[in-house]
Amino acid sequence: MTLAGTTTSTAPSTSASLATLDHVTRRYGSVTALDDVSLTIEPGTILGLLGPNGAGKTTLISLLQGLRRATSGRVELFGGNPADPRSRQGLGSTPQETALPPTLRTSEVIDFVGAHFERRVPTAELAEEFGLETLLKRQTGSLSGGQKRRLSVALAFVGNPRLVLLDEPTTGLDVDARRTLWNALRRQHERGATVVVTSHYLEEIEALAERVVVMGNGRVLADDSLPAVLGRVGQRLVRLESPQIDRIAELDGVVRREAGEDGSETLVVQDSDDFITRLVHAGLPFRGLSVRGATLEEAFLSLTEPHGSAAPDASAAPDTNKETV
Ligand SMILES: Nc1ncnc2c1ncn2[C@@H]1O[C@H](COP(=O)(O)OP(=O)(O)OP(=O)(O)O)[C@@H](O)[C@H]1O
Repeated sequence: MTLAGTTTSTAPSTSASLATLDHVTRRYGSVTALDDVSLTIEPGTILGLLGPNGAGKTTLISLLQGLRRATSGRVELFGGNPADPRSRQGLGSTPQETALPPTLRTSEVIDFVGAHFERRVPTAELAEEFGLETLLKRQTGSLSGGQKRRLSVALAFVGNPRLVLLDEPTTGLDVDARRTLWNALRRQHERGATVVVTSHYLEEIEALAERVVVMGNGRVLADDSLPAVLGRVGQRLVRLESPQIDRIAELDGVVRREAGEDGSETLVVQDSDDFITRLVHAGLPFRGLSVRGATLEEAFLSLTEPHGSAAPDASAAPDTNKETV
């Protein structure tokens, strides 16, 4: 079966990369959604686009889809302009769930979308790949949210695309449904598919991506291999109070120090277990110690600010993901 990885299109291709953003800025009125973003998408990889709400991920995807234009800079898809339908022949992306015609059967929707492509994947093969076999005769209006999502993602692959863009493909899915979809995407990748997948969740990107682009405030904060990115976001925030905070902040493993408004201090450390062991062995007094993971935004914003000016204020930190020691 060759769901992906083959060239279907008549799209012009002048470069080895499948898509490029070159110093792209996109504004919506006074909001800068993308700020001088440069990115190249090479064939055969799963690229995870990770970032918090409002980071600019959807805007970036919509530029590649030709749905929006850059305010400045250049966007290229298969060597052409994404706004040109010929360039988009080799592109697969998921429709909005609400775009699934509720009275059509699953098989009819797959046939309808597939009919737009020169070398489409047979319906039965696509259904098998994405676990849709038992749903083929059901009207899409009767499918559960997770089943619709699986169908939407499957539709992105129906045309044997050279590049697939998936914007938050598993949001709202339960754990099982999420893993089923991840497995299907991994199989696609093994067959050579190139996929760009956006997510809020590091876990999802960790499960799928080889290359990770972290976005924040419209900028690319990191663009690296998965292990390199995981190393950078693995920071922990240790919050405590101590009359000897200066000495504690000098212990090995402290990346940064931030004063909270309530008199506590937050120390950003790479490995909280090691740090706390050192703290205890040093015999320095402390109280009110708590540890939480840095959010991705905190970890990356702080890393891009050499003096820690973008450091998180621990007193305003959410209680989620918090361990009190
Ligand atoms: N049509 C629009 N009009 C005005 N502002 C917009 C529009 N679309 C996006 N924005 C703004 O651009 C910024 C980037 O939005 P975008 O949807 O690209 O981010 P995102 O990373 O996909 O966020 P999310 O994870 O919440 O989907 C946000 O500040 C958003 O409010």
